[in-house]
Amino acid sequence: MGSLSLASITDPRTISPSSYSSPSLQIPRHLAHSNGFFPFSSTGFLGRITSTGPVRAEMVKQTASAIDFSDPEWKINYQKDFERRFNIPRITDVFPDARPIPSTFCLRMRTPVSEEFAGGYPSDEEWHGYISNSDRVLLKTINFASPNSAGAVCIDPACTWVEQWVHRAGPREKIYFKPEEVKAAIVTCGGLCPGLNDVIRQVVITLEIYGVKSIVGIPFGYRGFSDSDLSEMPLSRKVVQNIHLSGGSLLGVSRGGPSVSDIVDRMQEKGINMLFVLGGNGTHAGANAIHEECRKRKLKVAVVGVPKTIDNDILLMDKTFGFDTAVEEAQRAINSAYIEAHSAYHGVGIVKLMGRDSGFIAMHASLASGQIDICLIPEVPFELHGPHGVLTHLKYLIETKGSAVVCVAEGAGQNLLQKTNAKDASGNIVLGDIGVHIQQETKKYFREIGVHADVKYIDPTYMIRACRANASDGILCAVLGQNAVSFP
Ligand SMILES: Nc1ncnc2c1ncn2[C@@H]1O[C@H](COP(=O)(O)OP(=O)(O)OP(=O)(O)O)[C@@H](O)[C@H]1O
Ligand SMILES: O=P(O)(O)OC[C@H]1O[C@](O)(CO)[C@@H](O)[C@@H]1O
Ligand SMILES: [Mg+2]
Repeated sequence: MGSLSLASITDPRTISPSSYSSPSLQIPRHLAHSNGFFPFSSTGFLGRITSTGPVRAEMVKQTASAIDFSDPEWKINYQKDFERRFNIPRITDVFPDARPIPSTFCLRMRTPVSEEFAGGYPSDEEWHGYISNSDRVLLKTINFASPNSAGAVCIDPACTWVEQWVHRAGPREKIYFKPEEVKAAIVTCGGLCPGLNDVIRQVVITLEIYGVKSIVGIPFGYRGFSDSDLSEMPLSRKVVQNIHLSGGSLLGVSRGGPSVSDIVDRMQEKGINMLFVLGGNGTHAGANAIHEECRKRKLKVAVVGVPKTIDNDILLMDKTFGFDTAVEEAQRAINSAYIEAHSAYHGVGIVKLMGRDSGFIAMHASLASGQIDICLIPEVPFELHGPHGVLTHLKYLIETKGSAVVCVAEGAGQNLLQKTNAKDASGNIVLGDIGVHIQQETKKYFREIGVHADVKYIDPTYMIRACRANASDGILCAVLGQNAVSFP
């Protein structure tokens, strides 16, 4: 609720990759952190976050095609446009008369502000721990000398160096919400992801450091706003102290749920003026709509999003929380498939991993394990049959190595499966089961060519996300949770 709280209303916090269709998409995924801060921590609304390699490249191409490179000003215009897209809305945009107060957040002061702020708000002018609204983080760090340089994604044909900056997360010196007037709510939506509890915990702890006393959890996602048999859960440091030691979400999650207008009605009834949403693209589309509705109703409400996707497919971000843990867990399944395959005569191990539109989990787990012969991801089309098909290559591996292990992302090869048009409660398309399909086709293929093959299929789908965050994700979650409260 730092200064940013102001963002509240428009939720500022950050950048909204969603609305993004600019070349920023070309940014390689390795630059987000700077000075220990994760620039997109409390990112606003990631409405449409899927960003697989080919999608990103295509968007860059589209954007580039709209630029007139013969205009000597193109680079300046491009940078201005980038700055505009990443502009952080301020509470003063909606409430021009809102007056800030000195921040009640100071890491030097470990005890919460006392006496109900009777003596006024503490101002610690000697503490240089605040972030300036003008601080920026450089997104792109590689200067590709030519479009032919490996991995180069360029804006113009000459691959000109264009700096791209985003706002820096962290506590501001001035805030726009008096802690004693805040009722903060936290909600977790969509699928599970390791680290949800870590983020909840850090949001609660940071709110308390600011002096906020009224904090609640909304049970089972947005559904918790509408179901009369679900009541809000009071949260405090005491309640959340050890929740990061378990996987899942203390609050529960769900897909589907009430309309945005119903959610805002409930928020008004409950007096919630700060909402922290932890979720993926759907959740953030919802958060954006909630924010717009609050704005329309002229409610001084801060809506803050913390992006969550185990698939790690958010534009511009190096890594989303839970991804590291998922990759680590996925390796266990791969190792089992490897052992099974290598202990069998002509063994073939197949492992299916999460990854709706992107193959980051499959690819990273395959690389880390060193035990995968074939990795299939949504970004790269493939054939099962034919001379260049996966099955022909499997036969070659069986003949030359005696066994083989395949890792496939759930979203890969969907063109090979019959479409069902089925959707989940949130409207997401239910994917066909590519893992089972490959298993069946592999058995059939080897039977038909008269070669013995012992096929073992492992689907650890929920095992890689229903677990506690590892140390690296734990730290990332702590930074995200703190910045969600403290960002502008
Ligand atoms: N366009 C939208 N407008 C408002 N609410 C939405 C929208 N899309 C999804 N939601 C709501 O957001 C919540 C979560 O959406 P969804 O189930 O798609 O998960 P997600 O946030 O994308 O997470 P995951 O990464 O697990 O898919 C649901 O309650 C859903 O009703
Ligand atoms: O079965 P559920 O709970 O809907 O979640 C599965 C989906 O969630 C995701 O992890 C997206 O967050 C996808 O990879 C997967 O399709
Ligand atoms: Mg989603």
